[in-house]
Amino acid sequence: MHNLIEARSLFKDFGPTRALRGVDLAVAPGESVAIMGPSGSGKTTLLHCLAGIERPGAGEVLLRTTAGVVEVAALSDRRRSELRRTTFGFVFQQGLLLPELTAGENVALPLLLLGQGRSDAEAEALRLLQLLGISDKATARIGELSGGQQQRVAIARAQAAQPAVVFADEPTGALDSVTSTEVMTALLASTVGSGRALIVVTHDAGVAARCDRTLHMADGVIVETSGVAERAQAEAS
Ligand SMILES: Nc1ncnc2c1ncn2[C@@H]1O[C@H](COP(=O)(O)OP(=O)(O)OP(=O)(O)O)[C@@H](O)[C@H]1O
Repeated sequence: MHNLIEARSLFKDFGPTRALRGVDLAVAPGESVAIMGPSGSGKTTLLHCLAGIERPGAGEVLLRTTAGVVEVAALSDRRRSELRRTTFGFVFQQGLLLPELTAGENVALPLLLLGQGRSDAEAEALRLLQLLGISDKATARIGELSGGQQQRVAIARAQAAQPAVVFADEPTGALDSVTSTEVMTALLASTVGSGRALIVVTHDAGVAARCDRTLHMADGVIVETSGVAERAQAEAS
């Protein structure tokens, strides 16, 4: 398998609701993929199945790791939560940052949970905040930061464990358009810029246009893929 992560024929039901009806998807290292589609079309469910948060009802999620290819859905709950700490990074619409901690402490936390020493974790957190252009806010509490600054902290935190794949669900959903562009630039630079794969669920066509490919979902399936041909055309001309 050349890809980093692949979904093969994913199905997922919630009671009588069929959220996914046979989704195939493959993402390479250093590639960014946007998932768009109307509300209820299955975007978040797909993201959750890829990230091992939900188990699909049928189908496979294959992940290439240093130890070989693993089938995410077949792993135990414990192994899946380990993957989420070590191999996947997450950015949500609201950063889900801990308000009682500073920006630096929020970014250092995943490293402390992985057993890294405090001074190393703090130094790495500061480096990541620097990369995202907000090291001057390292000692500020989350409530003292703007929405855009909070998302940069969330992006820094998502990179802390050096994940292979970063999943972002509406990462710019709460931001104005200028801040959204800046945050997307930071997100792309810190993920695909370092060889990571980025999978972004978004309603914002401007955000999707920054990704290598956009998958359009409707009623639990991918109905169209855009971006690849346009990009090839632009490169050829
Ligand atoms: N935990 C759940 N329990 C029951 N139904 C669910 C659950 N999660 C999702 N669904 C249903 O599955 C379908 C797909 O939901 P999903 O959240 O994946 O859509 P979405 O495309 O991400 O929507 P939105 O853009 O509104 O976030 C919807 O009909 C939704 O109501």
